[in-house]
Amino acid sequence: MQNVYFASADTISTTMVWAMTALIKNPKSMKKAQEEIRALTTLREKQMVEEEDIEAAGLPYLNAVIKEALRMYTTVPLLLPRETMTTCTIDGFEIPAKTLVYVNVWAVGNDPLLWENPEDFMPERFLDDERKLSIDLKGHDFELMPFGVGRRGCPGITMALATMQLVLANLLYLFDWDLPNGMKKEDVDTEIFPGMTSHKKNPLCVVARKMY
Ligand code: HEM
Repeated sequence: MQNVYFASADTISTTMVWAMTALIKNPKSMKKAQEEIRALTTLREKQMVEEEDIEAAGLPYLNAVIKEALRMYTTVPLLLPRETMTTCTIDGFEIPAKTLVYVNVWAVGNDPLLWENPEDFMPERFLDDERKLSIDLKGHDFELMPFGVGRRGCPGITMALATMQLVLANLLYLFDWDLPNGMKKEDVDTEIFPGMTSHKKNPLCVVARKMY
């Protein structure tokens, strides 16, 4: 039970810190995500965004923000180790049977052969490109596997995505976000504290201004 708790709370909160970091560093994306949510007609008379609002609207831009944050910062950069059952050849490399294999999903998600300008935060890449539009994070598309693949893939994906949508939607709906003490967006670092989960090394300090 404790393992499931850590697998969920740590990964979800870390991904949300990366998403907010990316949005603070990319004010145009922040504005677009806020406009999408604030335009929801179902929110009139309401204090907060609820799951049913997200379900009705779909919020494609917010979903693209979450995908792009998971691609760029890849909360769990290495999948659980696998062991090869038989000898196999990948890209000309022979891998003997019973070898422990680690898949680096961060490297795949940031590979310039697969992604145009992978170092840029561009949620639009999931909306404008026909091929990338269909990427669903469930492990069917090998260029983006933040939740892993196959029978050992993350069992918490549905809860993770629903939680992140709801929390981020509320943060973006209810508040405008600034940097403190004249800090510039370029000064916000993206240093990683390495581990099974890639945490942001230095805390993200932002100033919230309540909108409603
Ligand atoms: C943004 C949030 C999350 C991310 C990025 C994430 C990512 C991952 C990844 C990459 C794996 C390894 C998959 C593989 O090797 O193929 C994994 C496994 C796992 N995740 Fe998640 N996860 C998240 C949220 C959650 C949540 C919310 C739960 C539970 C409620 C959860 C429970 C687990 C468990 C129990 C495993 C181990 C599965 C096994 O050993 O077969 N995760 N997760």
